[in-house]
Amino acid sequence: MDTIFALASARGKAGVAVIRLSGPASWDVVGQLAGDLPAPRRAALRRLVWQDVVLDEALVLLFPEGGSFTDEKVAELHLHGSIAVVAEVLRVLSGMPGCRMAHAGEFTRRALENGRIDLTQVEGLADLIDAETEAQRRQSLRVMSGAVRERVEAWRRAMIRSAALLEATIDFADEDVPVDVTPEVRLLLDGLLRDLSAEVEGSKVRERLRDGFEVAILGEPNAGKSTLLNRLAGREAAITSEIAGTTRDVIEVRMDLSGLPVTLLDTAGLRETDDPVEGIGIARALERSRLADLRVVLVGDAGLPPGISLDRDDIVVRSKSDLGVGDAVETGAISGKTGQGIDDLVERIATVLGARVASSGVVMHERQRIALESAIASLGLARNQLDVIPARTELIAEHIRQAIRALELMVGRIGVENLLDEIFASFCIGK
Ligand SMILES: Nc1nc2c(c(=O)[nH]1)N(C=O)[C@@H](CNc1ccc(C(=O)N[C@@H](CCC(=O)O)C(=O)O)cc1)CN2
Ligand SMILES: Nc1nc2c(ncn2[C@@H]2O[C@H](COP(=O)(O)OP(=O)(O)OP(=O)(O)O)[C@@H](O)[C@H]2O)c(=O)[nH]1
Ligand SMILES: [Mg+2]
Repeated sequence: MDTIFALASARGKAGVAVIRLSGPASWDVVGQLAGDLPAPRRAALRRLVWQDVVLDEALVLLFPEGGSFTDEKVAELHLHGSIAVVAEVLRVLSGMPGCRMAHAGEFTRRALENGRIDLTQVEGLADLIDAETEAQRRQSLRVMSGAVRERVEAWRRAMIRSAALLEATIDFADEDVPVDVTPEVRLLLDGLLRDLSAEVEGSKVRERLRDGFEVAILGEPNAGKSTLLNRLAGREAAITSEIAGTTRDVIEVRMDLSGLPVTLLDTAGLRETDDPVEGIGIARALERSRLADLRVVLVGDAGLPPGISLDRDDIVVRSKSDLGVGDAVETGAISGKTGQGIDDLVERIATVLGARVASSGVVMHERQRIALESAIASLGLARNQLDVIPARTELIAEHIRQAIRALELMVGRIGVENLLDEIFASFCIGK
């Protein structure tokens, strides 16, 4: 087994840089630079010297085999975060026998192959590293810590029990087993179908936590859509002007909205038009807002813009509240110009979207959801067969085994190799 090493912290100038080594030679190699090694899990300051040249004054930290992130012997060098120090230490390590630079995701791959984490945790870890908002951090941390793994393990146990109950009756078919196992199997399958379906249902929304929710701003020309977008984005992302029909293309701004990842869409003002270019813009506005997760519809005195019929979750707000219409400020009215009502609007958007994510579910990956759907399909077939008389026990058990295989694929117990390259391609080196 090669000993691998890589810069674990971000590239470039920094306070501290961490180089991590994993594999059988990792401690020896560090010993050659540091001289006397500290006790495992005890950071110690050492002068790193190679061929009589001091490389750096660094902290050395060792993890024993069986008690590290990868499960292998691990050594870490916490160096001064200098580009030159890191480059020189990496160069020296490359010359050490049995040592080579790690590939992207290779530390995590070893953790997976050594059974410290499963495939869902690998995906959770990748999501955690990619997390930019609070909701993403929370959700991916749960997955990384094994929330999906634990659930899948419980489901798998229930499936194995169902299959085992049925198989017992197959084995003893000619002995006329006195107990009828179908009631218990029926109960187990119904519970599983309910739980797995609930998980799939919630996962579609949670997948949005990864790519972001799309929120489209709609309204008539000059309603103040682009001004609102700029206000929410905190920068002049879109051109605004008093000319009706300024915005033509859909303008996308990605932002952190109360902890949720949101892509705001500014769109062309909706109206009847003879201008073909404006017409294309309006068609795009309608198309993108149809696919969006949520619509914020700006209205003026004239009411709803043409071509819009309201949906349950639409957020309708009067714009340009600073201009006043005589009476006191309407609740929910906003002004992109003065900022009035903007915090409330953000709150409303976050509440609507947050409510969709809030469920006890954990799955947030398309790959995991597809595995669950496949397990549900197999369980459904098993469940239907259970009501057929005479019961075709072997067929039912086979459907259940199929569902078990789907779960095993999901957590990477089987069929993992072809998936790994794809998954680790998105990892950084050193992770
Ligand atoms: N310096 C440093 N910080 C880091 C990491 C790292 O590799 N190095 N991690 C890398 O991702 C994360 C922590 N992940 C880790 C996971 C397990 C073990 C570990 O040694 N586990 C042992 C002992 C647990 C214990 O102390 O009780 C074990 O589980 O047996 C270490 C780090 C985040 N911070
Ligand atoms: N007083 C006031 N003026 C506003 C407000 N929001 C926008 N405006 C003005 O209204 C005009 C139109 O604003 P835009 O944000 O470009 O409107 P839009 O909805 O994007 O318009 P189109 O892109 O043409 O569809 C500009 O002159 C803005 O300065 C507001 O809240 N209060
Ligand atoms: Mg505009």
